[in-house]
Amino acid sequence: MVSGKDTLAFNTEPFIKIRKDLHQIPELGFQEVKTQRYLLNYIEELPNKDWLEWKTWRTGILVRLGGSSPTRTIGYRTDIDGLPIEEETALPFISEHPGMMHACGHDLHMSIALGVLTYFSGHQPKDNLLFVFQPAEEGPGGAKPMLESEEFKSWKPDRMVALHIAPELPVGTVGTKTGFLFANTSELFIDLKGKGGHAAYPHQANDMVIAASYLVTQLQTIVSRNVSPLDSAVVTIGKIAGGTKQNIIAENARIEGTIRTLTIDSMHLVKERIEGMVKGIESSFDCELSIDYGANYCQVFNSEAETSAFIDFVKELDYVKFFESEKAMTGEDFGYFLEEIPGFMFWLGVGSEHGLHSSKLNPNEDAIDCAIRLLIDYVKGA
Ligand SMILES: CC(=O)N[C@@H](CCC[C@H](N)C(=O)O)C(=O)O
Repeated sequence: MVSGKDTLAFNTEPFIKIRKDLHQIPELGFQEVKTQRYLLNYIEELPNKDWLEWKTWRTGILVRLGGSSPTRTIGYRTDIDGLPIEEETALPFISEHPGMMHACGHDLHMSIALGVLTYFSGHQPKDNLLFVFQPAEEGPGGAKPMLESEEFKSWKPDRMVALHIAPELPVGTVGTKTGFLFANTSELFIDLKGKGGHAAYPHQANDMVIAASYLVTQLQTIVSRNVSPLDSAVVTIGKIAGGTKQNIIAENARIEGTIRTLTIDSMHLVKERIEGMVKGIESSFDCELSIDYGANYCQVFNSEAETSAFIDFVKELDYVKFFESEKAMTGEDFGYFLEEIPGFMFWLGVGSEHGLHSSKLNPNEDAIDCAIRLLIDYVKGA
């Protein structure tokens, strides 16, 4: 058994305060200017600059720690963006940015990364470490362009690790699995254009509120009637907007959603069916529709050897309990890192009554200490 509490006299308290600070300044993808500045201010103050170097990439940051006798580079990725959600917690450190919130735990992900980085900036690791502060995970997707950048390629690691908070798991627990962890995803935006008019003259207009309503209903049949019952997919419409006033027939409407599938073939099937339905709505309502698939993420597929070794390692710890995870229809552009580099993502229990993307998400900050110790011990033993 390995006891992080016994073996590590490392104070993780400062990272609670850092999490609170970061929680107050959520920013959307590729707009993480204050967040990047906050992180850089911290990184610039770290000791031992002789084995520490960093560079920025757009609104992200790459920090490299040179090892004492390196044979490889271990990469650890945190996402840094927030969501367009009006926070509804009553926390004293509530978001200062109206309409934006760290409702997916990226504030915790960042503070954990800084904790591990701080430890190893004072205790030179054997292998090189790369800390990846990646923008725009929630969209439009920062992982793919970052992977393709010269900044990343010149420091490309041999292994990649990331975590994601899990509100439904208690603090002190960690879950993952080998192979498929998260789904293939595609955003979905459909714009409808018809003919507006006076509410009292419907025969002279093409009402896009009605057309959008039919389309939303039809889309629900894709999973129930087109995807094999032995496969799985999700088509969620999270937003619908249309019209201007209660007594004006709507000329425009917009539907926004997301598609999740277990395979790329099912993603193609779902998109084909959406395109068929869109054509049907155009002819039955005499209007014009356009589809934009926005950001598409590949599945998160944990490599066998690295994930199994991590699971064995976690099972030996006396301060963390391991859970075998189920597949999830969550999306994560970390999947792009794992397409090129072996590694894994794992869930970190944060015991919140409210889930991911909820305006009331309130993770238990004790999970920060647990994750920092776990990752330090993992790197030391890897
Ligand atoms: C962990 C998590 O919640 N990730 C997001 C990723 C969003 C991808 C993209 N914007 C989409 O909606 O398809 C998720 O919603 O699963």
